[in-house]
Amino acid sequence: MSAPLPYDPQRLAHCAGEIIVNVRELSARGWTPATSSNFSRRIDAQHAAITVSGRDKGRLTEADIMVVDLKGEPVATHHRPSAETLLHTQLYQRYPEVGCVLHTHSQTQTVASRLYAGAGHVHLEGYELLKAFTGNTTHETSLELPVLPNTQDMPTLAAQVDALLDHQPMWGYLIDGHGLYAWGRDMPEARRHLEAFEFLLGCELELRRLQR
Ligand SMILES: CSC[C@@H](O)[C@@H](O)C(=O)COP(=O)(O)O
Ligand SMILES: [Zn+2]
Repeated sequence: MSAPLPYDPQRLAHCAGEIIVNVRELSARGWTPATSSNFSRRIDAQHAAITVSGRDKGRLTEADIMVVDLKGEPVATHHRPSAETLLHTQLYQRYPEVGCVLHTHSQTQTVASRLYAGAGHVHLEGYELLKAFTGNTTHETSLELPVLPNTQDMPTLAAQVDALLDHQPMWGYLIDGHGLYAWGRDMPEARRHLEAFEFLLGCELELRRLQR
C-alpha cells in the first residue's frame, strides 16, 4: 500500500482546475508565448500546486500541475517544478494570506520592463483602475511597480524581492526583459491584479508613444 498523500487530493484537483481554466484564458490573450510563464495556487499551509516546468501553458491539463512544499521541493511526484518555483513559494512562505501567484510574459509587460528598468520602477498614478489594488475604495492613490534585473539565479532574484517586500507592501513586480509577477489572496484577486497591471502598463506605453 502506498503512503497517504500529505495534502488533500480533492483540494489539489480544485486548485488544478482553477489554474487550467484561468491560464487557458490568459494564454489565449498571448500572455504565455513559447511555453513561458508559470502559475500556482496554495493548497494548504505547507503545499502549493504549480505548473510543471516547460509545459505549453496554453494547453494545460491536470498532468501539467504538480505539488511542491513551501521550500519548492516536489511532493509525491518525479516531475520538475517551474524553474521559477522559488518566486512563488517565497510569497506563500512570507504571507499566509497569499493564495495564488501568476507569472506571465505579455509583450506589454516585457516592453515596459525594458523601458523602466533604468528607473527601477514604473510610477502609476491618476488611473481609475488603481482601485483594483485598493479594495475598490479610491483611485486617488499611486503605486510604484518595481522592475528587478533579470537573472537565472532564483535565490538572487528571490532575495531582491524579499528586500523590496521588507520596505513596501506590493502586489506585483516586473523583471527586466522577462515579464510580470502578480499575486493575491485567491485566483480572482491575483487575476484582477495581473489584468490591472497589464492594462496600466499598456496605458503608460501608449502615453509615451503619443507624447514623443
Ligand atoms: C520559455 S522561456 C521562459 C522561461 O525561461 C521562464 O521564464 C518561464 O516563465 C517558464 O519557465 P517554467 O520552468 O516553464 O515555469
Ligand atoms: Zn518567466
